[in-house]
Amino acid sequence: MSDPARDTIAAIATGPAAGGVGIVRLSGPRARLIAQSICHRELDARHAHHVRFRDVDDVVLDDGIALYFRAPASYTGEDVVELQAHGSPAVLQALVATCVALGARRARPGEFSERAFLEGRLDLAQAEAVADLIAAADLMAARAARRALDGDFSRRVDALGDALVALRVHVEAAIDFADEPIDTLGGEALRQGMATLATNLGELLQAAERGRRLRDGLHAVLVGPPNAGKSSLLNVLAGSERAIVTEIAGTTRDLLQETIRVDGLELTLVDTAGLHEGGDAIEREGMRRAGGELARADLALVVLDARDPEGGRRAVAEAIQGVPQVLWIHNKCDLLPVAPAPAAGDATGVLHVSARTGVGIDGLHERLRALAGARVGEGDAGGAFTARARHVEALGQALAELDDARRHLADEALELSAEALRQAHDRLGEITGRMHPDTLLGHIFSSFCIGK
Ligand SMILES: Nc1nc2c(c(=O)[nH]1)N(C=O)[C@@H](CNc1ccc(C(=O)N[C@@H](CCC(=O)O)C(=O)O)cc1)CN2
Ligand SMILES: Nc1nc2c(ncn2[C@@H]2O[C@H](COP(=O)(O)OP(=O)(O)OP(=O)(O)O)[C@@H](O)[C@H]2O)c(=O)[nH]1
Ligand SMILES: [Mg+2]
Repeated sequence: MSDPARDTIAAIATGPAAGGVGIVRLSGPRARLIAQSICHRELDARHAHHVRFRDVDDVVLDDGIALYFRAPASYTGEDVVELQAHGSPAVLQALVATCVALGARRARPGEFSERAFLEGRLDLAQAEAVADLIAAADLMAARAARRALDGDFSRRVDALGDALVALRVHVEAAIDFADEPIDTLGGEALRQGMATLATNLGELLQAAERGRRLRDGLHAVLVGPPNAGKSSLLNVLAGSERAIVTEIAGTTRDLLQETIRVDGLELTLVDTAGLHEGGDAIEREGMRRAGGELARADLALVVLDARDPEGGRRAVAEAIQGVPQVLWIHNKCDLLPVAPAPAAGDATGVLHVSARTGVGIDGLHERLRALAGARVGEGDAGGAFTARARHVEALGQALAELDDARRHLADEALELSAEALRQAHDRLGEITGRMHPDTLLGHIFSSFCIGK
């Protein structure tokens, strides 16, 4: 499968900062020869050789470990050599320059994984999962990317593809006997098969949608009436004076985003303009943006003034409809004549806090920690995998095509039904790359980091 005319690529595979060890990786038909001239010895497959790395003038750049992976038993499926040197950026760059002087080409971002895909070592969704694993913001996202990399997502897509093939074969066969009524040609079984497939496709679409949210980390939006202390809470949670806070209602107009970590889990917090009736043009635009942000939120943190929670509650009720999770927070509890039990969260699930004194903030952290963990079914119960907007879109289109196919079948328009099934199949194929326009590939791999 490997193309002997393909060029050999080289790149630093480890991070850009100095580190204990750094790796330069070569992949392609000339990888071994190039590495052997750097190491001044033959490299045996699956052996760790301790050698000196030399540049083209025989000057010693470093000593390190050389590893040769003989095709196809390597990450890319091609001949691969790793030169594991000390993690000095200067040394690693000189090593890559030496590889280039000896006939290698600098790899583009994602090109190693692209080759792994082209060699059939990974499908497209798995290759994307490699990038998602590397970019994972927290351990939850990393676990889910790991599942996608292991093929949990791809296998489900393939299973639906197989079911589609069976349906296509059935419809195509029925077309050849178009004189007969569909019911003598197993029409009922076809209807049933398409209905089952639609259910399964819908379930996978939902799982992929969860996977897409997961990849981006938990997205939480601070909402509430003006002056309740949303920006103050953002500052407390972020641990810095990110947002402007004043006693004037309507201080915040634009969206303000801050990424925080709670016990290693990443959380995006968005501060928004206070919601209320009326307001000037700027405030109204701010409220409109708040609404847009809520539409894609995983979690609404509703901030109310503890002295008058009811008024604020009404103002936000409509805006938070459709947000999957809501956390109610009564702020400024330091101004209440009788302090509520701190931190615990009362029976209705309301948290009493004070952004000013810090009362209840530990409890808020705890709740955020629990919610961030729950999004992926902490403890692995969920079996969640990461997915991308591209996958969600393709599954949605496949489902729409399948709906068309079912309608055409009901009308006994078999040719049209067959065509819709074919379209649905193509959409599924795009996910794993079994059917791919080349432009799609370029787009996907160029978003990787170099050396991957
Ligand atoms: N040093 C090093 N560590 C690494 C990688 C790497 O490329 N190099 N990886 C890069 O992503 C990840 C591990 N992924 C890998 C996947 C496959 C093969 C591989 O060579 N597979 C062959 C050979 C197996 C064998 O000989 O036992 C195969 O499966 O046929 C290597 C690494 C993480 N750690
Ligand atoms: N006493 C007390 N005052 C607070 C507390 N939190 C915020 N404040 C004060 O309340 C006022 C409004 O706070 P902000 O954080 O700007 O409120 P906001 O909800 O962002 O307001 P808008 O951006 O106008 O919607 C400021 O004067 C804060 O200092 C608190 O817990 N206790
Ligand atoms: Mg504000």
